[in-house]
Amino acid sequence: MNNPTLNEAASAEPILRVKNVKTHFKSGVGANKLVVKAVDGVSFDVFRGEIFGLVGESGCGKTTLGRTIIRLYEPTDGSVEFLGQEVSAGYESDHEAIREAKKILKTESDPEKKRQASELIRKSRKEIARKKQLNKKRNTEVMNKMQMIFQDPIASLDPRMTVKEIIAEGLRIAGVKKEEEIIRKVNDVLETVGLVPEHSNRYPHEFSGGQRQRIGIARALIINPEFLIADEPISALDVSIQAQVINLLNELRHKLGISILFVAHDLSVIKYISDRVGVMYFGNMVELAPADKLFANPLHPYTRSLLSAVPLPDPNYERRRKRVRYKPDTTVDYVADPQKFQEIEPGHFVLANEAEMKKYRKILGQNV
Ligand SMILES: Nc1ncnc2c1ncn2[C@@H]1O[C@H](COP(=O)(O)OP(=O)(O)OP(=O)(O)O)[C@@H](O)[C@H]1O
Repeated sequence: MNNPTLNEAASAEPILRVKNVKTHFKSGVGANKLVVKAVDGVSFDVFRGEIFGLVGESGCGKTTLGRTIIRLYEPTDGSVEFLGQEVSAGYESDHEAIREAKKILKTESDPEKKRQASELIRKSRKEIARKKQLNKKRNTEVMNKMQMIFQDPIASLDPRMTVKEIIAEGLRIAGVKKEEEIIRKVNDVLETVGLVPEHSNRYPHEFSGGQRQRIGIARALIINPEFLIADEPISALDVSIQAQVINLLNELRHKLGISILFVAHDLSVIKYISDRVGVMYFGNMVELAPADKLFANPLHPYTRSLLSAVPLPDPNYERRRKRVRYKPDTTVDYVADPQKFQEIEPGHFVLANEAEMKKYRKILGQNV
């Protein structure tokens, strides 16, 4: 992927690489077998110090993708690399390769082709075994550098634990035993998120929603992560305090150099906080660009429809505004001219076939 324009806090070194990740949920058997392709082949990088916004309507697979990245779900296919290491991988395409090779063994008479098919089966089986092994083991040192902030601070904090106990849990799991060290670290992190040491002996119900989210952020920060996944971190909060939490996350990225994958359905928040934005639709990424480019020149019809739904604080504009509903164009022949996720201007990617690329190039004023 090309090096896009990044916020000055960010560097062009990827901290996370998501490579053609698929996460499918299977249920039922035989004729009742159902497969939900929650994430169906998504690729992107997150750079150091960058805030990457992931946006899309409910059900498009944002949460599933975040959970796959942090290893709550195993990918069905593709792989996730974090801090330069492969941390999980799926093997559906290896199974597919084996099935295809077996067909060749059954039908071909050409000995060379048969030899190649046998070799492919051997290699694919080896890959499957390697990936299963990878998914089983957990490199705690690497994975501790990735933490999650949840949508609902009330549901994610144990009501019977004090703030100190909640925040210190990660330290204890990491093997820190000295009480003074724990107290010092908890107090430091409370300060980082805008709370004070006196808060540490209270219980979650004694705090407002915004403060609880700060506690959730402190809990994530205590073991010095380099990457945070913030899944709808403000959508359960009052509008009046949403901005405070957003500003806090932005500050953390500048002060601590942390990268953030910010998942949201609300484009106005994404626009404000993100360096780059990925737009998801039904398990696929349909557009990815630096935030300013995406908002200046949205190309994919789904991105356009999402943008048309962002309210502006201008009543005249609001009255005139037409909301476009996105209906995928059923007249386009994607079999003859298949869609690819391709770069149309530096750092700006769109899911399109060649006919659509021509149209989009015109919109951008490029010579076609
Ligand atoms: N554990 C699961 N088992 C089966 N299907 C699932 C599971 N989790 C999610 N799904 C399905 O996968 C699709 C994507 O869901 P996901 O929660 O990732 O979307 P989302 O964009 O995060 O939506 P929301 O904002 O509502 O959480 C949906 O159709 C959902 O019903």
